[in-house]
Amino acid sequence: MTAPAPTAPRPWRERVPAVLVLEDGRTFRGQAYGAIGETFGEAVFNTGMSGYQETLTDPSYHRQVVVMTAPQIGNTGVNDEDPESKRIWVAGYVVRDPARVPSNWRSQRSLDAELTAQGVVGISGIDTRALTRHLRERGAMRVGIFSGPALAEPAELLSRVLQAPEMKGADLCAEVATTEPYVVPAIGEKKFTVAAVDLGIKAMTPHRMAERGIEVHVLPANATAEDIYAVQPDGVFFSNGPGDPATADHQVAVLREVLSRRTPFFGICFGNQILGRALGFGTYKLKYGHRGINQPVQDRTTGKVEVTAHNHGFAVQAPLDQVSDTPFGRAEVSHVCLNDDVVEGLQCLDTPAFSVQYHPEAAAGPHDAAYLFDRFVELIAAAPTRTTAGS
Ligand SMILES: NC(=O)CC[C@H](N)C(=O)O
Repeated sequence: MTAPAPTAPRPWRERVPAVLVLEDGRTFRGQAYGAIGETFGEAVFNTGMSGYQETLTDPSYHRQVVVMTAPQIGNTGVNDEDPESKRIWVAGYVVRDPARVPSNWRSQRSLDAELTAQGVVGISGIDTRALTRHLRERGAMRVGIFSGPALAEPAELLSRVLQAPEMKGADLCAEVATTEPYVVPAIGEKKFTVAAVDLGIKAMTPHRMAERGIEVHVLPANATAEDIYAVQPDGVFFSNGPGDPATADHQVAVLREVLSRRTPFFGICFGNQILGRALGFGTYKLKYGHRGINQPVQDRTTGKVEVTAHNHGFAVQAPLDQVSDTPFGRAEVSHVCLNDDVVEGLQCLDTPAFSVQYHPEAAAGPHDAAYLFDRFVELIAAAPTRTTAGS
């Protein structure tokens, strides 16, 4: 047997100058990474040291330019198994030191080639630590990346960044969600049916439910209560998603109907913010958000601390140390971020509903919070409204 020929290293791409311009005028110069051209979005940083494929394909990053704090990105290349949706959603990508030659047994192509093929404009070779510190001090803000023919005088580039839309007030779910319902079958014996409203759902979320015997009916973001009850669900789920939860009036109204019918409910991230609003709490924009896979959260119902995956720029405003009276009975903050006391979960005490602001589906990220899917199953199993027969 002859050994396979070693793959020739890809020659490093030609250096094309690129510039990143923040809305407050701070500018970073580097090289084009991925597609050449221009892009605009909200500059946010992600502290995950792994999982860049999952980050890029998370629909919640729609219209955001993601700065990776880990200095080396792309080392393990790109495969067709890890994406969380059908495409890359980030509006732009900012890295310090991209891999020249990816190396991993699962790698099918380079990240640079994938970004280029999907038309995602990025920039490399900039001081991502300085940029992150700037965003941490000044807050998330609008940004533009320009390369090739898009390069122009700094004042001209800045004025174009200032014309880009802000994230506050952005209504984006319908731009990323499925337009047609589809079903993710239960793995093994089917025990329950769940209607999952897709506000920007990640593929791992219905998978985590399917693993527990749930048949998941994924519905478009504009699904009505009638659409939800047409699938005769034992439980209802609202997913993660991009944009400002203050714009999600339709989903809040639908969820109020679900809560009043006492159907078991679980929400993740955007879904947590919608539960918050349905209960009468407000939402607000965080200064720079939580994005990464090592955020410490305490489950106040057990006292346990879990290390968790986050991607949120908004949060629910609810009192931490008292039970609140809501139109759906009493509710309390069940989870809190230990870095900054931000509300990370809500638990209704008189209605079968709960939610978390972070990502128990853990794609990417630690699996500490997987128990939340088990809690959902327990809530469904205990509900008198259950429609699916079985165990
Ligand atoms: N991942 C999410 O669902 C994010 C929710 C919302 N868009 C936020 O930024 O807070």
